[in-house]
Amino acid sequence: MGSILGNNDWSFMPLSLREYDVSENCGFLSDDIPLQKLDDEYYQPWEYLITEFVSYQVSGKFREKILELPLLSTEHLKTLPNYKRAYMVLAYLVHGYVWSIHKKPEEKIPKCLAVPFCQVSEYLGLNPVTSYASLVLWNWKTMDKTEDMMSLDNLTTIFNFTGSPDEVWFDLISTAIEVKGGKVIYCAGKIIRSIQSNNLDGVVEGIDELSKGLKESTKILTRMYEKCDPYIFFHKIRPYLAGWDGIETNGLKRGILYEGTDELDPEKEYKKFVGGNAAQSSVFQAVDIILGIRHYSDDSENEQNQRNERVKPPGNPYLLEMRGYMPGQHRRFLIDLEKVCKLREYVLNNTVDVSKVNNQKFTESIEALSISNESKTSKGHFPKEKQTELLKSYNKCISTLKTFRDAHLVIVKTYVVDEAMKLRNQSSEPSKTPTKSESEKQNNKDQPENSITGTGGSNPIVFLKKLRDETTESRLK
Ligand code: HEM
Repeated sequence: MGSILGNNDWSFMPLSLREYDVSENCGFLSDDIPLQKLDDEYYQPWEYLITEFVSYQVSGKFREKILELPLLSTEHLKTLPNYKRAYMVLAYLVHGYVWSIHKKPEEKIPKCLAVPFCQVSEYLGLNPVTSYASLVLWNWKTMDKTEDMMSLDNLTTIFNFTGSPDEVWFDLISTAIEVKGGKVIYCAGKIIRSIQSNNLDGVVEGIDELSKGLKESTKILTRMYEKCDPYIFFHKIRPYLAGWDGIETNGLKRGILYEGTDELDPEKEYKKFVGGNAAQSSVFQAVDIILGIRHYSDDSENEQNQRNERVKPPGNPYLLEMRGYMPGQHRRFLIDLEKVCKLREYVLNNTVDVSKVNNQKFTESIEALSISNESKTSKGHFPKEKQTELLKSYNKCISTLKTFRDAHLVIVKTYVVDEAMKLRNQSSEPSKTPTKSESEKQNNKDQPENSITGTGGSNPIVFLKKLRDETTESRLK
């Protein structure tokens, strides 16, 4: 894919953007269009089953077909795009096997899937479970050769679990938001370079561009309602996305056994992983890092202590855990970006005449104030109107991110909480036809609203409101 924004200098990072598999055009989607098929014919048995995924799910023969697969070696996957494709194919096959429709969940993944899946996942630095990478990052193709190839209306998915347009749309909304991740990367570079050369105008331009990108992302997010029905999401799509941690109610109390991958104590062979969800997107963790927004532990006692210490973003254990579900190169990018991006400190340092930086909530403000008092006398500082411009631009960007998080909260309420509540209310009514959701109904019956869990097993509303509020609190007065 040709460069849209140009190849800027990223020498302030230890690796090149290419080595992080990140680009200024498409962010964490990278510039490589995902493979439509594994290069080597040797993998035909996997490719065949994945194209017939929905048919075998509906016919009830999916597990039977999986058990007929030969155990294939991963040594014919010569390139990164082949590894990505293999991970995707295997992730869909594994989740189709575990969560086969109209069947009880299966807690043992057979050797023919488990062995190559664990090997491929390890190569990519991922856990052997469906993740945002298989659902979104590597699961897209473009349709027509138009000017705006990567626009939402010109994208489609490669795989989906249910064959429903709702699922395609559900995935594509994230893909289109990831495309905007290109702008996030571009702005990060521009902001860091401008800070290094003390170019305040450049910093402001970078922040304003970032705000624009976030605004566009929110617009895309709210298009979820257009073609993804909450009922279909909750009852048909979401069950396939589930992992095997924090969802004991679905019967996988011990997690999953990956047959043939561990010859040790049988009890220890069971592994727990959360399912695929957009909390595994690197884009929003990158935005938090760029803006220096800190998130904290869910434990309130701990939270108080943490606020008094200097906690690096994201700080929240769940968000940190989600990094383990990102491709290794992306995780490395975030870790390295944290070390070089000093925007918040720059804003604190350069707005001393126009902001109350002694905001007690952030120890770092006080530290920055003392640094800035020194720098005032030693280096001089920008005129008040420039300081105001910087402060406004920074706060506006944080507000734009808050607006994204607000819109996302409404989505989670509509697609998860409301649907779960409807299911709970129905469970008290007598049902005529026994369906797979009967067991779900039973489990949901006694749950209060605040006990509903997200894909990752956390309480989504409480968790997401906390992140949203921490975003709001990061504005500098
Ligand atoms: C029907 C659509 C969606 C639902 C039901 C949904 C649900 C959730 C839930 C329940 C969480 C909490 C973590 C967990 O329990 O897994 C979460 C987190 C998150 N989601 Fe979504 N989500 C949806 C769409 C999206 C999209 C399209 C994006 C953007 C690409 C997104 C970005 C995020 C992010 C970044 C987090 C981490 C929290 C944060 O940084 O604010 N979500 N989502």
